[in-house]
Amino acid sequence: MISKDLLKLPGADLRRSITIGVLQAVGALAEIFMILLAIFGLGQLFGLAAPIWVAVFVTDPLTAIIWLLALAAIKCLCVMVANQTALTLSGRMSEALSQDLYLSLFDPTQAASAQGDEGRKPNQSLAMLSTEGVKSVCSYFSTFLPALVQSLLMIVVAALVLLPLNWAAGLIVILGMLALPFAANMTRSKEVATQVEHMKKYDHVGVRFEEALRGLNTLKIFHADEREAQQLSEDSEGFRKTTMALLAGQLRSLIGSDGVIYIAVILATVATIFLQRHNPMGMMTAVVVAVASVRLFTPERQLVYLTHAGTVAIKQGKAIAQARSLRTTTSTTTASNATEGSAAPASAPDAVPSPAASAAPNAHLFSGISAEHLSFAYPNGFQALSDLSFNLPPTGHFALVGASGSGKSTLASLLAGRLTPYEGSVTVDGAELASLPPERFIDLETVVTGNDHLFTGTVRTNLDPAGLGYSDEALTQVLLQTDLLDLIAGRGGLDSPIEQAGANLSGGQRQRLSIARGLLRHSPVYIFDEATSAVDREHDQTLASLMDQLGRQSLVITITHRLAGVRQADRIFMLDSGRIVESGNFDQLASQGGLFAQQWHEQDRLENLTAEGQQPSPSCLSRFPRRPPSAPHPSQHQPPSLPTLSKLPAPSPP
Ligand SMILES: Nc1ncnc2c1ncn2[C@@H]1O[C@H](COP(=O)(O)OP(=O)(O)OP(=O)(O)O)[C@@H](O)[C@H]1O
Repeated sequence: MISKDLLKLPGADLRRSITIGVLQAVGALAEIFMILLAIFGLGQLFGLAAPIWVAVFVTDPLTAIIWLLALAAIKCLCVMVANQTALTLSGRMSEALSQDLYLSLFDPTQAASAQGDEGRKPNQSLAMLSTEGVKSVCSYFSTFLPALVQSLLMIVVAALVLLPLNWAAGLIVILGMLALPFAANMTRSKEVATQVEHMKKYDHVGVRFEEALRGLNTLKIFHADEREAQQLSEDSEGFRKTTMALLAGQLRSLIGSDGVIYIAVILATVATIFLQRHNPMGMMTAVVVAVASVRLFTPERQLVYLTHAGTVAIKQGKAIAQARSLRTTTSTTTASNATEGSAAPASAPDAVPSPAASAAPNAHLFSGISAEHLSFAYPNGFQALSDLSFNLPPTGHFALVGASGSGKSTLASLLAGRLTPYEGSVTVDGAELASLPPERFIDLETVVTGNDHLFTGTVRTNLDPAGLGYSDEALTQVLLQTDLLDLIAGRGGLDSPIEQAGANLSGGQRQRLSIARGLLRHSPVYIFDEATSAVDREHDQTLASLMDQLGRQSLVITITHRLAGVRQADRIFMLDSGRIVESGNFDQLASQGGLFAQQWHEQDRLENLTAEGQQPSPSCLSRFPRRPPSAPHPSQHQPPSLPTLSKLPAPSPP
């Protein structure tokens, strides 16, 4: 029941768990003394004798009341300190574990590894662990282990309290306490198997439900929703059955342990009555034995109840430990590959930034990003990037543009350390990208995408999800920069609610809030991957100049389809089929007559049409028609005229 793997997890603090258990045991001891004093004190009122070591505390009613109050105060104090310690322990552990799992989620090698249990994608397994898993591991340390410690200490308490009252009763209760785990665990192996089955089904149903919900539109379009609903209801029925089996198992354990408790309490009471039948204190002692024994068994009974949760916690804790070790191994391997292998040359251990730099990334120290003959192919062999060379200085606004599928997001993901292995070399702040640990990317880069998650909570909790405690002034500043201040002020300010996934905001407002959140990080690099795709034109302009401004102190890389948004960018890279085909500032590219110029003129024309109230749909304005892969590069021949809306063929009927 004590797992070494769990003890090594970040935030795990066995000492605190033991402290909680000890405090609870001291509280229980105080409570049992209260029972003793109350019963014998009451007996004395009716002229019944009390043992000499109890009688001194209940010489008169006032003394008895004072002692009872003192014991109640000790009990309350113990409970309060134990609760506070448990809260601190689970808070710290939850933060440390979540952060650690976040690094695993971020780890490209792990995300690309084989499928998890039950066909789950590795990231889905990690996401489950970071919610359910973290919760249950935290309660293992803050509830289960303390209950275990308290149960063990209660044997000592039983010896201290009951043996002096009646040796036989004390012995029976202690034997009962030792026998209880065996009675509760009689069907243990079967129940562990049920537990494991239950967890698998739980994960499976959860993931399937989530997938179905995300893909509901697609399921409907393909008339697959009914079949999926059928499958979900079958899976849910299976889950319900294992849940019932699990509850039945828990009930069996509790019945087994209750049986032992009843037998022990009855035997102890009867033994006291029998052995002290000639003693004037006999009856009162028997009452005390009965009541105190029930209290002595309480922690152990609670432990039986918690055993199931403890089993789950151990399994999930082991999975978390495994995810961590996988990350440690892969990042070490990647780093050594990058140092030794040809795929990622140029990296030497001393090229990795110093810990001081990691702890306090500073735009002035940051030396930029550069790539030499960088190529990347996805695991299925698709060559998404080919032979890219560029040099991005520590500050400036750079834009990646190009048709859909040209490789912009792939390049952004690669620069954010999410895609490996690559060929050629790419250095971030002087160190080969493949050798950088995930933590370093988090320090250096802020990646904001168009569909970043917003949490159920408030504006403040969304801007500061890690609870770093930014000042109201800092939060207000970023809301102002993203043109959200009036809106948020009108809704009640920083503590106004944000519904699930930002449902009470428009798409553009959600994106602006995500950008505001990113701005708070003050990182040396910002990557905005279609971060403003749903933002209206008016705000798009504000954000474009915000990014230009941000580029004066950081390295800003924006990926966008809307070329008007990068007019002031220091350099624009035009990608086509994974290659940089044009680069320069806006005016240079627009006057070059190449692919960029073509797309700019087309967009400009469509935007003007819309501005004049003519037909083309707004969605069309932000998307380029994609050049067929077989078509030659536009720089090699006269630019073909791109199809306008009126020239596009009408969609054929299904
Ligand atoms: N996981 C993957 N496995 C295989 N191929 C992929 C994968 N992800 C993307 N691709 C392919 O890589 C190419 C580049 O994709 P990428 O997402 O980088 O394009 P993009 O320029 O960002 O497109 P968009 O503007 O539509 O977002 C595309 O042809 C895409 O189909």
